[in-house]
Parts: sequence; C-alpha cells; structure tokens
Amino acid sequence: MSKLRVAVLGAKGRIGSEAVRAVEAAEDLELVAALGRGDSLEALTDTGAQVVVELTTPASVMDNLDFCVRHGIHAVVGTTGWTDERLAQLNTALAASPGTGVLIAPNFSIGAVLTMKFAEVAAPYFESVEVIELHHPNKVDAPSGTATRTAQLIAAARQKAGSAPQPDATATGLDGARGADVDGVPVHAVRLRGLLAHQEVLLGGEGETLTIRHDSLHHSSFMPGILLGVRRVVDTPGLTFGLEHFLDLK
Ligand SMILES: NC(=O)C1=CN([C@@H]2O[C@H](COP(=O)(O)OP(=O)(O)OC[C@H]3O[C@@H](n4cnc5c(N)ncnc54)[C@H](O)[C@@H]3O)[C@@H](O)[C@H]2O)C=CC1
Ligand SMILES: O=C(O)C1=N[C@H](C(=O)O)C[C@H](O)C1
Repeated sequence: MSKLRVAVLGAKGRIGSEAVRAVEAAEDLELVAALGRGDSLEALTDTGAQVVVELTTPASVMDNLDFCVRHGIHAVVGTTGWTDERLAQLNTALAASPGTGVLIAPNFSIGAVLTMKFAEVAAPYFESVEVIELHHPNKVDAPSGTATRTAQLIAAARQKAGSAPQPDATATGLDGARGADVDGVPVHAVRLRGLLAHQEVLLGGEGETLTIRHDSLHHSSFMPGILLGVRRVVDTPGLTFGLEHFLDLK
C-alpha cells in the first residue's frame, strides 16, 4: 500500500518539530515537506503533498489553508485563533473544493479532549463553573483555543439544560480580575515559565466542588491525535471541528 504524503507547516516550531519526527516515524506516512516561515507553499504542490499538518500562528493559518483547500490538499490544523468569521470563510472555501477535508482540533491530546467532554457533561449539575488554563510564557494567544472551546461547550450544555446564570456578586474591582467572559463562563489565563499546557475546570455547587484537571507534560502528548487526524481527514470531506469526532466521542 502506498504511503500518505504529508507536509508539516511550522516545522521548526515547538509542536511542528515534534510533528515532523512523528510523521517520519510512522510507517504508513511519508514526510514530503517541512516548511517554515518564508518558505514557498508551492513546495506542497511540487512534492504532491496529500495532507498538510498546520502548526503555525493565528496570523498565518488562514492564508495557508486557503492555498491548501484551493489545491485540494487536506489539512489537519492545530493552530489557534478560530472565530465564527474565520470558520465561515473556511467553509466557503471548502464548498468550492468538494472532497477536501479539514480537521481543526483545539487540542490533539486525548486527556484534553476528555476534559472538554467531562466538563460539558458536568456543567449543568453545578451552579458555578470557571476555566483556568496555564501555559508556557511564549504562547502568543490568550485564552488558549482549548479553554475557549471548553467554555463554549460548557455554556452550550448549560443553555440546553436551562441552567440559571452563574452567581457572582462582584460589583467593584480591577479590570480583568474575573477573567475573560466566554459565553458567560469566566476563563483565566496563566503564563508561567516551566509549564507547557494545562487546564482546570472548576465546578461548584452547594457544599461541594469538582475539579477536572489535565496536564500536557510534553509535546509528544499531541502526536497520537495528529497522526489519527492525518489518517482520517483524507476520508472526511468538509470541515470537522474537534478531534472528538474522530474518536467517536461526540
Ligand atoms: N491543537 C493542539 O493540540 C496544539 C496547538 N498548538 C498551537 O499550534 C500553534 C503553534 O504553537 P507552537 O509550536 O508552540 O508555536 P511556535 O511559535 O513554536 O511555532 C510556530 C512556527 O510556525 C512558523 N510559522 C509562522 N508563520 C508561518 C508560515 N506562514 N508558514 C510556515 N511556518 C510559519 C514560525 O516561524 C514558528 O517556527 C499555536 O497556535 C498553538 O496554540 C500548540 C500545541 C498543541
Ligand atoms: O500553545 C500551546 O502550547 C497550546 N495551544 C493549544 C491551545 O491554545 O489550546 C493547545 C494546547 O493547549 C497547547
């Protein structure tokens, strides 16, 4: 059986360099391009890449995906910064390129995907819920894509269940002290040397709290999810948002 031809964008970055090694080590995949900032995207078509793993920056991802989708190259995207407007733009591009698949995964690690799922399930059973994400200080975006997605899933689950707004008597204080408001869920971002990627979901009810915590201790935690995405996206046209759809965890 012929190997899937894979390219990595952001190949010199923290996660991109790990992804290069993971693709090289996979027997069913062939790394045909490893591109960094300033490299021409023509290398993707020249080398016949079938799937691109996009791990760059929120500022670069849209142009890169536009090129891939226009050329019928599937993409597995870990880069953050997704908004409704960006997703609509991507969906429009995909509609013009039937058969092309794009997976956007706010987080590729199985523990983080499960954290989101557990938080979604638990959220309607508690009065209060807040998200704290903790990352290395070189991260350019805040809050993290994972925390934003977690808060959105929590908010949707609470709305569906008819949950009341969260109790919060805060009337005065410093701007930002209560975190960012993502669909009514407070999200707090910590940047600390020594950390990699961590998240806590704090849930509180009468006389009890529940804490769901996940820690990515090494970039290797994201590799099984990236490889799964590469293998599945080629048979999944259109936009898939969240690795849970490839884990039968919806
Ligand atoms: N979904 C997930 O599980 C994960 C997602 N990420 C996300 O992946 C992205 C990258 O994270 P890091 O590796 O930590 O950042 P990084 O800054 O270490 O790496 C990004 C790399 O992309 C390169 N780059 C920028 N524009 C480019 C372009 N147009 N073409 C090719 N390369 C380009 C940069 O020069 C840099 O080497 C971030 O958005 C981060 O949040 C990171 C870890 C896990
Ligand atoms: O920048 C990172 O490191 C990470 N980014 C992703 C995010 O913003 O959620 C995934 C993970 O948290 C690591």
